Amino acid sequence: MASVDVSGLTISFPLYHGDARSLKKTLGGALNRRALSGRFAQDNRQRVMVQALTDVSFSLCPGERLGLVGRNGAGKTTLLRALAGIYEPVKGRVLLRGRIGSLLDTSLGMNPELSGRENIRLRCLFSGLSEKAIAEVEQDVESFAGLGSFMDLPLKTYSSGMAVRLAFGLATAIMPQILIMDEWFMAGDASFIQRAEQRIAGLVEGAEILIVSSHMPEIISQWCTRLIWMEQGRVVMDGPTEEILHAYLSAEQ
Ligand SMILES: Nc1ncnc2c1ncn2[C@@H]1O[C@H](COP(=O)(O)OP(=O)(O)OP(=O)(O)O)[C@@H](O)[C@H]1O
Repeated sequence: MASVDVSGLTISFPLYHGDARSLKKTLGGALNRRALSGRFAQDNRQRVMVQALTDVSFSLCPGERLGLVGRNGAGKTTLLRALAGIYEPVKGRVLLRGRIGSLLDTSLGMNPELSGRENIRLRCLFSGLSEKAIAEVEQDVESFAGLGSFMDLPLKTYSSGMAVRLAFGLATAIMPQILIMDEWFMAGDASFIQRAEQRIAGLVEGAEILIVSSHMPEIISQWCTRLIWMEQGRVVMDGPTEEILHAYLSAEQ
């Protein structure tokens, strides 16, 4: 049974700069004192650090579909990346049980020198699938992505839309138990969105847990049963979709 358990998660990034003191001065000039003391700090190596997430905690059970909302820079992408295992916590703990599928970055886990077909095979082998299952996934992704002869050309020759179609098709072909997704995977031309939505609908029913970050209220309302509203790397509110969405949109006005 899949589960997600995040406890006291804190992540910060060093802001590399030739002269940390002048960067601090610049930041000090650009931001008010409260923002500076809240989000930026200097570590013991004199590096200026940006606190991307501070003390974030929540748990998810099977059937939960969590949406993350918040203004630009609130920490949504950092949280998704920490859940996908891309970022290590500075403090706290991230524990995921179940097969994870992440739609965060089209190039994640893909080799640009290999063709679409080879990338599919590689991912399937990595996931431990049998030859029969690999052939099924290959056929499924090929028909979903509709790349024609580009399936056999290196990924580096793909347009960004083609790369999204392949990454989306592949990530949704091997049914994950926990699906982690950035909203921009739902962007694209109208026919792609329609087909992507159908595929996600099947996946969301099959996947036990969905976590999606979005600025689009319609996606949030459609897909999520629960929302976390984040600001400045912290959880502001956590609860049922309609209640949190209403509070968030009212605060935005
Ligand atoms: N690799 C990085 N290096 C330095 N700072 C980073 C890095 N990634 C994120 N940050 C900082 O962490 C904070 C949170 O960023 P994050 O991208 O998680 O926000 P977000 O809510 O996803 O924003 P958006 O809605 O604009 O995508 C921001 O202040 C950002 O500048």
